[in-house]
Amino acid sequence: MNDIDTALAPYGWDDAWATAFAPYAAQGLLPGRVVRVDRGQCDVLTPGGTLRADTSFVTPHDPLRVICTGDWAAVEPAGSPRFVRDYLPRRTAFVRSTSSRRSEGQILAANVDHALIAVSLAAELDLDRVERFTALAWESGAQPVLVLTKADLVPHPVVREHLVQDAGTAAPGVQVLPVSAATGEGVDVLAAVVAGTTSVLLGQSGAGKSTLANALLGDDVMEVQDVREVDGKGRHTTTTRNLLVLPGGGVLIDTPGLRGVGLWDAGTGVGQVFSEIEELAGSCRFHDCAHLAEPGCAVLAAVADGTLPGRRLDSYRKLLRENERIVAKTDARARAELRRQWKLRGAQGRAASEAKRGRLR
Ligand SMILES: Nc1nc2c(ncn2[C@@H]2O[C@H](COP(=O)(O)OP(=O)(O)OP(=O)(O)O)[C@@H](O)[C@H]2O)c(=O)[nH]1
Ligand SMILES: [Zn+2]
Repeated sequence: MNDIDTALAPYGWDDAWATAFAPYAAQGLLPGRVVRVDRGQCDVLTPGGTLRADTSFVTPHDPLRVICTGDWAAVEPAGSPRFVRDYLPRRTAFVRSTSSRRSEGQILAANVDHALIAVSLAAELDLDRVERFTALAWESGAQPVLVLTKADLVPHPVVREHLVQDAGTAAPGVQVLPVSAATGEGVDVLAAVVAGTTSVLLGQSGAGKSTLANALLGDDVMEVQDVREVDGKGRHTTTTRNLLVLPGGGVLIDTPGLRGVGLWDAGTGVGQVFSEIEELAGSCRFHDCAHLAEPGCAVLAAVADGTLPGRRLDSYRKLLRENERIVAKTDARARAELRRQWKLRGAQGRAASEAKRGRLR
């Protein structure tokens, strides 16, 4: 490792990033991690400190390709303004639908390794919410981690183990960690998971995300310093919470808008959250089985014999439908396809769908 690699390692830089950056290094450009982007400029963490750079070259028309927090930028070594020339291909990306009528999606964070989904144990476990956030996390490419917060409120080990297992069934393949910021219990386990990586915090308001962030950051909170050069008249410093460096290495991205991220084209992610259903579907008689009322449907059979909770199938359908709606809002082709499918389903008739609904309740 050279000096640059060593200096950037705490921000998530690794050999693969260094290799990808080599052509830019050959041009004399500096690598740096984007802390935030605003008004045509961005703050970039470089080995020499935080720089302010112009984003004109990395603000294409496609909103999903605009540079964002978490990107690894190639920055000019000098200049006024200095420009970000490019950024490295993303490993993962969090995208959400915009609230505008022309919903196009908005890029929220790039190169996230872990999505920490905070779910409070202060209230009844909301499995629908667990599934929704887990789908989003998978879709981004990040590894979801389910953090059951406020574990001090469920001191009984048997009860707690029950809740951990329940949460686990809603998110197959996801680590479930009970954590209490109040007592510190489980914080070390979580800290070990996120060390050296890039994480985001997702979850409902009040789930305990800020408290968790503070627990991970410890006493020596290293807030990222934005250094602004104001017409050469000197500079003033402000702090931002967009990208926080963890004491043990690694960063926490906590941008406004990411926390309550909406479901956006989480098609693949939904499949992963409901992997047991997709697996069962492999045994349905028809390869395009919709698990509504088809003969030889392995999914409906599993619901009937109690191996698959009806709630899971309902939830699966709900998320798939919601996702279809979001996709259809933007993509005319998808919309045409949906119409075609609706026509096909029309042939099956409303009666069949009523029957299935009665059956699943
Ligand atoms: N008992 C207990 N309470 C906690 C714990 N962590 C957080 N809380 C409480 O839960 C409430 C919400 O915590 P926050 O960290 O503000 O939640 P948040 O998810 O950041 O909320 P938003 O900022 O609205 O998204 C606060 O009153 C905290 O004191 C914990 O480990 N145990
Ligand atoms: Zn089926």
